[in-house]
Amino acid sequence: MSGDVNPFESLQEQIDDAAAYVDVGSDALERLKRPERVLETTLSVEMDDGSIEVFTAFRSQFNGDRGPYKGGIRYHPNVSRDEVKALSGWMVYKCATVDIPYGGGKGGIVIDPREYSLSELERVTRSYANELRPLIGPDQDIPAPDVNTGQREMNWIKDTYETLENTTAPGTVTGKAPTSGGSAGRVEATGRSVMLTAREVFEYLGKSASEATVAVQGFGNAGSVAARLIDEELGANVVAVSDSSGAIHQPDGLDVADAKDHKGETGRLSGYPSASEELTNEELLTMDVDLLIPAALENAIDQEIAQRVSADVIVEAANGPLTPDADDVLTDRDVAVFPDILANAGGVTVSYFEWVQNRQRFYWTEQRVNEELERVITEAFDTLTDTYEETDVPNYRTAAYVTAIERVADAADEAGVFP
Ligand SMILES: NC(=O)C1=CN([C@@H]2O[C@H](COP(=O)(O)OP(=O)(O)OC[C@H]3O[C@@H](n4cnc5c(N)ncnc54)[C@H](OP(=O)(O)O)[C@@H]3O)[C@@H](O)[C@H]2O)C=CC1
Ligand SMILES: O=C(O)CCC(=O)C(=O)O
Repeated sequence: MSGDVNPFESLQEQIDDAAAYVDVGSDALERLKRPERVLETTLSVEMDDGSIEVFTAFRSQFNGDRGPYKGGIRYHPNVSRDEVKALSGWMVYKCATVDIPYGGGKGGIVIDPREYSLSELERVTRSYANELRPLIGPDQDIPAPDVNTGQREMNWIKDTYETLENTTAPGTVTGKAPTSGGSAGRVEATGRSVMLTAREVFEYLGKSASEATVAVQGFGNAGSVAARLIDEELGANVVAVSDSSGAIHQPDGLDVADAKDHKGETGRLSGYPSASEELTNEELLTMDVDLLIPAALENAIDQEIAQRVSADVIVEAANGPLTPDADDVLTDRDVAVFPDILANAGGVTVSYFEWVQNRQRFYWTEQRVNEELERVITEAFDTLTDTYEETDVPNYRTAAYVTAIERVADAADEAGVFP
């Protein structure tokens, strides 16, 4: 894994790669490569022992030409200004790829949540929500979960916002618990769109999903659900999964639900008794499987690892898991990479459904959510493969960016942003 590749530069390179195929002037394009604004703030929070600890936190609002800024909030020690800028940009092009009416944003706090108590995390989150309050709202900027955040943190943000504003505004944040205005199906949505993308990819490439072997790096919200649904709904053989403790391998196929129970009980995949062996994350990424799903963090596959990837197909569940150099290597090696801005877009798509339900105060069944999600992802997949076939682009990522950039540029143009 390459920690020294700047994800914001990776995003800009991805946009530049597509620019040659898009009818947008270079000055207009330059605007689409930078965030509109970035909040950097210091949270001073009381710890359980009465001491005060300070945390750096960010929110980047990248582009609002297609609608309110939208995107998750990450709690991780490696959160940085450039990471948040990159993640907010990927949100812009993701929302455009699946054609939902949002711009892109992303936030984060530099924190390892495992080192803090529940009450400390609540105070950190409420302090962050206090700083976000002037920026967010159902028509301004709508946060959601990302790495190490979930329903609990979203409920705290909603409550803080509503208390300060003296209102009820559940559409200020998505990914809430259903009892606090969350949508059925949101927890599973990211993994579900990864599964749907994998299903479409197998069909498109004329491969059999039920005979495929699969390895998944990262076993959180995105990875564990993707692994389970690919096992249960596509009948594929998930032979390896990993988390930060390492990878577990079972050539006959893992019982994904059982592995998840083990992680729930022990906090780690390592030590899972039904695995035939334990591997490193790097060994998982270079395993000879039909489908590889990176579902952890950005830069997981760099140029050097890309040369040793043995999978035929990669479906990106994580945001930015390949460095641009790795992308080039995999394109040259004919490994079919289906990009994050399509494959993991289920999360933000069901967040959009949650926001619609919050605004209407009328809630959908899980079946309706899943059916609408399937429609959105399959239509976006078809648009992506049509663009790939009709243009001279080198890979599926560039095809996705061509359509997404055109959509964002059209909205900006129609609004008169470009003179
Ligand atoms: N949540 C969502 O709705 C969406 C998430 N994403 C993206 O999906 C990715 C994962 O997010 P999400 O699942 O929500 O996050 P979670 O916090 O739920 O899970 C992250 C997982 O990645 C693992 N991990 C972290 N570092 C490493 C490493 N170096 N090697 C192997 N595994 C590692 C973690 O291990 P451990 O359990 O040991 O900590 C954990 O299993 C991110 O890129 C995120 O931006 C994209 C769209 C929506
Ligand atoms: O659900 C959302 O609004 C955003 C999820 C997210 O952060 C992402 O897609 O990377």
